[in-house]
Amino acid sequence: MPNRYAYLGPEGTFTEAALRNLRPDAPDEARVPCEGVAAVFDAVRSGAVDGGVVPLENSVEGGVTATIAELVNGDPLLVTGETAVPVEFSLFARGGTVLEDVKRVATHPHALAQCRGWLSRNLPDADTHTVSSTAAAARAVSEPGAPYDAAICAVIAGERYGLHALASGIGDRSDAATRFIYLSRPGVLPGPTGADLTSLVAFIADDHPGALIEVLNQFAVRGVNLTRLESRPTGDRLGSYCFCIDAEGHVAEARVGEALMGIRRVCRDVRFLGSYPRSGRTTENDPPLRPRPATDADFAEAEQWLARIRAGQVD
Ligand SMILES: O=C(O)C(=O)Cc1ccccc1
Repeated sequence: MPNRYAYLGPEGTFTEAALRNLRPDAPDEARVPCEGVAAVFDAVRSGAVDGGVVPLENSVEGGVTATIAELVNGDPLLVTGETAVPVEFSLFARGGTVLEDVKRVATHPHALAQCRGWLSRNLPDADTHTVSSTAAAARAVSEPGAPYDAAICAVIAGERYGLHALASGIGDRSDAATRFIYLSRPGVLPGPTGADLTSLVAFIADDHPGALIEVLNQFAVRGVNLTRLESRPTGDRLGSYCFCIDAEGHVAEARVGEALMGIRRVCRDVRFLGSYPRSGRTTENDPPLRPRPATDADFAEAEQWLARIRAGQVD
């Protein structure tokens, strides 16, 4: 049977665009839309599909909570790929609706957060509602007796559900991008390509001064560059955190492997999430960053910055 891939659906989500990037040759029937991020994880875990794609983080809004919660606490899966997709938001409604008629707007929480400026200027009195995806919002608007007047979604979703555009390019940042990850069941890791990322979750052993520095030092002393660091509550109790880390390199490389061993020694637990090719990077056009010593100018700039924030200024 040909491979099948789950994604955050329904048809027309940004996640579907990400899956098309990651598996360009997959036929239409290979793409399996799921309602919600957790359902994508479950479809991969159960073996109903061969892999799945979910949003991980956005350049404006940060981490996608549902995805990170599954990666941190759910039954383990491996991240075996990633892709970044530019996200452009439009406002779509049923034919005949004009902007003044729009009182209830639905979309995904990340889309809502990125269109707040436009909404407050153009629809200050509209109620906003969050649903499982931008395309789920568009589909809901298209249904008879729809509970919403308009959806914030991709053009492809608006068109897919027979809506018409009331406005386009309504995101507060025109250059917003979202990073999506490809999930596989534990098994074989993708081989090193020379431009890879390694993702993990570090659970600090006990709350003590320098606990995070001990973790970060494992990378620093081995010259491994970090590309993402996010603290998340473990869920155990208030004040209990773990750290989600992306580092340049592949676990098959000595310095990355040794950094992971070091972290394993200083942490209560480490969850290895995977090593996978980095989106849009090649060894030729973007060699991995090497640590550089701070210059006198760096020290002077930092001193001036400290003086400014001590004086209550913000950059
Ligand atoms: O709802 C979608 O279309 C998604 O794929 C999730 C999402 C929502 C907003 C920005 C990026 C991804």
